[in-house]
Amino acid sequence: MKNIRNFCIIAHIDHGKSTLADRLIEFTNTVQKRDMMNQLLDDMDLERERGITIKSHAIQMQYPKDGEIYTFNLIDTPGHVDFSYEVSRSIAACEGALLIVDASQGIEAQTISNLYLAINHDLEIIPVLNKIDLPGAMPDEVSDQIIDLIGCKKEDIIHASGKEGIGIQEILDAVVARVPAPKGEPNEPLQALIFDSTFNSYRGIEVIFRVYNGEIKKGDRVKFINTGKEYFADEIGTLGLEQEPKSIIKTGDVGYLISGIKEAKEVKVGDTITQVANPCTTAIQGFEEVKPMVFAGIYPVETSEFEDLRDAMEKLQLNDASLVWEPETSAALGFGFRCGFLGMLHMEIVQERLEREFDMTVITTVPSVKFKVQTTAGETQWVSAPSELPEPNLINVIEEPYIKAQIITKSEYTGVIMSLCMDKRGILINQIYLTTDRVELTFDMPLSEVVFDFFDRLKTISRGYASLDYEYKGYEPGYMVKLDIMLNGEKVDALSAIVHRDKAYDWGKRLCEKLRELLPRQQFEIAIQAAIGQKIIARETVKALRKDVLAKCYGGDISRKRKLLEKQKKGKKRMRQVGNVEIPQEAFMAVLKLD
Ligand SMILES: Nc1nc2c(ncn2[C@@H]2O[C@H](COP(=O)(O)OP(=O)(O)OP(=O)(O)O)[C@@H](O)[C@H]2O)c(=O)[nH]1
Repeated sequence: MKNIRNFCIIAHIDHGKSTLADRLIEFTNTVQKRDMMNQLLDDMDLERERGITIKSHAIQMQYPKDGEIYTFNLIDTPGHVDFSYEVSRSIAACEGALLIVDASQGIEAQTISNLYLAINHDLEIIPVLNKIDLPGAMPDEVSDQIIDLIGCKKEDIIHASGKEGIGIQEILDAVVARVPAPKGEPNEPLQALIFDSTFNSYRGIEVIFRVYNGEIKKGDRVKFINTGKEYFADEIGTLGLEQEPKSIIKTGDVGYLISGIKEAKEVKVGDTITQVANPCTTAIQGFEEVKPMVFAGIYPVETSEFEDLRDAMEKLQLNDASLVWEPETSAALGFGFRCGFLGMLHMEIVQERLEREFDMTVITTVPSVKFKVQTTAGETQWVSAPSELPEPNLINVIEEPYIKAQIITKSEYTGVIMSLCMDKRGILINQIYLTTDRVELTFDMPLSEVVFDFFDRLKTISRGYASLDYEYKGYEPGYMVKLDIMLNGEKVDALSAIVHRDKAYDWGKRLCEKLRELLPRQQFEIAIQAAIGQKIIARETVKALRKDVLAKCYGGDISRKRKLLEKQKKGKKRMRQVGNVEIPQEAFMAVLKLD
């Protein structure tokens, strides 16, 4: 145990975690040079393409130092705020953390939020100033920021470049010297923390864990304390680049478990594994059920593909336990699913995976948060789709989820960011200058406002110099109303949204304008109306097409006619017929792009 080092890498998105992890793996010869490819730990195509780590992964390395062989378990963590619960569990499996800060960017919101998580778990922090090869690197300035933040000495900060391979040995030596060996009692009953799980279509779910006390042996009958489920440890092992089966995983070490678990739902990150024969008395602290925060409907473009979509969703859920869904029907879109996501990025990822991995063409409806509605009958209802909202006369109070948002930016953007946040009904709680030109702003904000085009606008107005992190705060009353959209007098439920009363008029007007741009002209005039209850608050018209497309063909040339029809058919993809009006996918997401 004294030669084990469990550590993770925490950093703001894009500060170079994955690249640096690659270098550590390469340096310790964990992978043969020829097998080395960039961003080794990001093994999903989508991860590689988007350049972001979606799921945490762990890898074991051996590092010889002063005549001893050290076992390093490196736990890679996702950088995006949607996945922060996973970061917190990964951190709980470690004794140390490399804090990576991009020398050209400085400290960002997630550097700080992840750092606080690490400090709360008493992790030894090794600060690393990364990307020092960049011409725009500001080593002195950023070092000062790090010193201010964690109170380390200047010489404790390692200068590195994942790209150029600078500082790699220094980092590995620092892990040996500064990260404490794990503690734990080998003779106590098994107590292991699940901090990740992955899905393998042949072998089922693989659980990744860290042993706190006791040991786990192949063939053991084990129990997951929070779910209460029992399994046989059919296979256990350590994680090199490939799995390496072992007969025993001892105290302090990290490993994987395969036991015929079929669905991701059965495995909860944060759960504790123990032995059935000799169970531990308590579960490891900090377990939480992850709750979806953003909800939207997902519908097949072709109504006949509903069952295929269900298949695809089921498969997707096998390896994404945080995705929840249930069947839903919409008057406009027919049969589909109401899905819950951790956040907007998670929603985008799910949509993209459905399209790429399962070849589905889907329509996603306006996202919504979950409202808590107190009815006049004294009941509490949870509402995550506008169609579920009771009639206004039956509502006593609507409460909406709030977040505490932390934004770090250059001081010159303070003004524009404040007005954006206030426009989003944010309340400024705190403003701290981290250095003379970097400021941290804290707001209380309704989550529903963050769902609608907040990130994009924040990025644009700050020219990319603002980073955001948030945590969930609780529910507060809000004057919400249901805004309906009608096309030629027919309500399109998939376009409805629950919005704040003060914003409903402006929202309705802009949405009608946007829809006028997005709806293709058809043979007849289309009236677009926004309404709150019976009251129409905005109206736009899409004029009728003057000519039939085929009129261009003068009746003669059949092949040309066919071509035109073909072209028209292609254009129809991702269109849904509602009543007699065709609606393109963009229209369902128009609310997200109301500038
Ligand atoms: N110049 C320079 N570029 C680097 C260095 N390290 C990483 N990069 C680049 O920075 C970008 C982000 O690097 P990643 O390693 O994907 O960052 P990450 O922190 O893992 O990102 P997430 O997994 O999305 O959180 C990539 O374009 C890298 O090529 C470095 O040391 N120097």
